[in-house]
Parts: sequence; C-alpha cells; structure tokens
Amino acid sequence: MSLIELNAVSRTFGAFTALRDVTLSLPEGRIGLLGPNGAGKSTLLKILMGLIPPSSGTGRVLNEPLGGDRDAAGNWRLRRLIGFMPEADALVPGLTGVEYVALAGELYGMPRREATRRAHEVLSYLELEEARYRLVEEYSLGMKQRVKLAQALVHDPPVLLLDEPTSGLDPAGRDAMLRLVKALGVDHGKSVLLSTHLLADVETVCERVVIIAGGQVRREGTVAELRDRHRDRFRVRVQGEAAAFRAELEAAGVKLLADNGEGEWRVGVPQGWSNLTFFQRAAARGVVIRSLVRDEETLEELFLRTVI
Ligand SMILES: Nc1ncnc2c1ncn2[C@@H]1O[C@H](COP(=O)(O)OP(=O)(O)OP(=O)(O)O)[C@@H](O)[C@H]1O
Repeated sequence: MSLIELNAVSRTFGAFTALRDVTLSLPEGRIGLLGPNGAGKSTLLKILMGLIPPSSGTGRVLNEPLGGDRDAAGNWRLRRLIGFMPEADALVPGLTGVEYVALAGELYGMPRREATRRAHEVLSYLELEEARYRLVEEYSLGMKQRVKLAQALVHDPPVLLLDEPTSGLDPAGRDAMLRLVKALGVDHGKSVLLSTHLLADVETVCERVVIIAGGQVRREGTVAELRDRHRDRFRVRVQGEAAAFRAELEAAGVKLLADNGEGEWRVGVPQGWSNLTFFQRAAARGVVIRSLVRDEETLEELFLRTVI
C-alpha cells in the first residue's frame, strides 16, 4: 500500500505560502523529509496528521483521506494510524513519564488501563524504565525527546511522523535517538517520516528522501539514487593542445563545469565514460593528462545546491 499520496497540496498563512503545490507518492518505509529551517516541513507534517487542513489539494495516508471521517467514538480515523512527535516541547508539567504517555494514549482513544499498560511497555522499550515515575519537567533533554517519542508510539500506530527528533541533542543522544528510530522501522515494521535539516540523520535512518525548500519539493528518490546520480564528475589536468582536446570532449557530450584557467577542468561525463576514455582520447590528440581524479559531489553539496 502507498504510505502517502499528495496531490497539489498548498497551505497559506494569510498572504504567506508555506507549501506550494506539493505532489508526492511515497511507499511505506523510512523516509527523510529534508530541508532548511522554514522550508515547510512542520507544516507538511501537521497537514498529514490532520492538525491543520491544506488550503487546497488532496491527499491520503495509508489510504485514509486527509481531513477524512471520524469513527464511532468521534476520533479522526487518520489519527489512529499516525504517531506524531512534535518539534516543540509539548510536555505537560506535573505529570510523571508514565502518566504523560498514558494520557497521550487516552487522547488517541485508548481505554485508560490499556493506555497505562502500553505506556509502561513503550517507556521500557525506549530505555526510560527507571525514569518513568519521575516528573517529565525534571528529565534531561535526551529523556524529554524519548518521552515525546513514547507518546507517539503508545497506540502502536503503523506510521510515525517525527519532527526534528534529534533537535538539541548532543552527539551521543543523537546517535541513540537515530538508532531507536531506525529500529522502529527495521525491527517493528513502522513507516517513518523523519523531518530534519540534518542530512546525516537521513543517511543514518532513511531509505528515501524528499528534499523540500521554500515550500516546494525539490527532489525525491532513494538515498542510493541521489548518490548514484552524482558519480559523473572528474577533475582533469592536461598539458599540450588543450583547446582542441576540450572541444573534442565537449563534442562527445562532456560538460565543462569549471575551468581554473591553468589547465585544470572540472567536468561531468556522459554514461559509460571511464578513466580510460579520457586517456584514449587524449593520446589520439597528442595531449598529456597530468592528473585525473574522480570528483564526486557529496550528498551534502547536492543538498546545498538543491536548496539554495
Ligand atoms: N501558523 C503560522 N502562521 C504564519 N506563518 C506560519 C505558521 N506556521 C508556519 N508558518 C511559516 O511557514 C513557513 C514554514 O514553516 P515550517 O514550520 O513548516 O518550516 P520547517 O521546515 O518546519 O522549519 P523549522 O525547522 O524551522 O520549523 C515559515 O516561514 C513559517 O514562519
């Protein structure tokens, strides 16, 4: 089944357009929603969760329409399918960890006893067993992030929408959070939409990535596809009849991306082109290649180029 289908979804706040014409079709799995601050990630998650409606466009999550029906108990059907971890500190002071997570369970429509039972289970899974009877406001930042994740998991939804789950964490806390999120996907079969501005978070956890900037989808695909697409760059330094050689390369479909004016070029090559192809063509022209190195664009460079 498709995880998310969006058809020309836009969202405005007054005169400001936070999301513009977002059309997406995403399979189940672990998906990174990657974009700089203000890109529209939180707005998109809130629309998927049904917290705010789109201004225009339609969509489905696991086949349930956005803004769709309520069940007999008056709960949005969509909300049962989704666990949402907001970026903002949504903790309720005065409650212990277990009370807080159980309350979230009741808000998702679970009977109280079941919500409490699940709260204990989920807190143990997230390594908060010891802390579960302490007040949430006394938790460290890492614990607060985990208890927010716990409340998203309490009703055992198939889909998790996580808004910047590593926000504010130190490297060890970040690693721990990413490990937990990945395990929820790999070991427990949850689909995860992980919103972040950190490419490394996406690379650690996700199979696919949607890059969003200025309220628009800029790229979408598997993380591997995005990498592969950029294995076509070389840096080449030549000696001899450079101009004729360069013209020949361009005629063969090589793109000159940069020329430092001292005989070093940065080029993009067509498919099937190898190191050997350079040497063969150079030899035929009487040109000497003094150095030839692959010059892959890193995913980080790709991301920056995409969003700027
Ligand atoms: N309720 C609102 N009223 C007015 N503007 C809003 C509202 N919510 C979001 N925006 C604006 O929409 C844009 C996108 O915000 P959004 O929070 O979706 O971005 P984001 O990608 O999640 O970034 P961040 O990581 O900084 O939260 C921002 O310019 C923000 O100021």
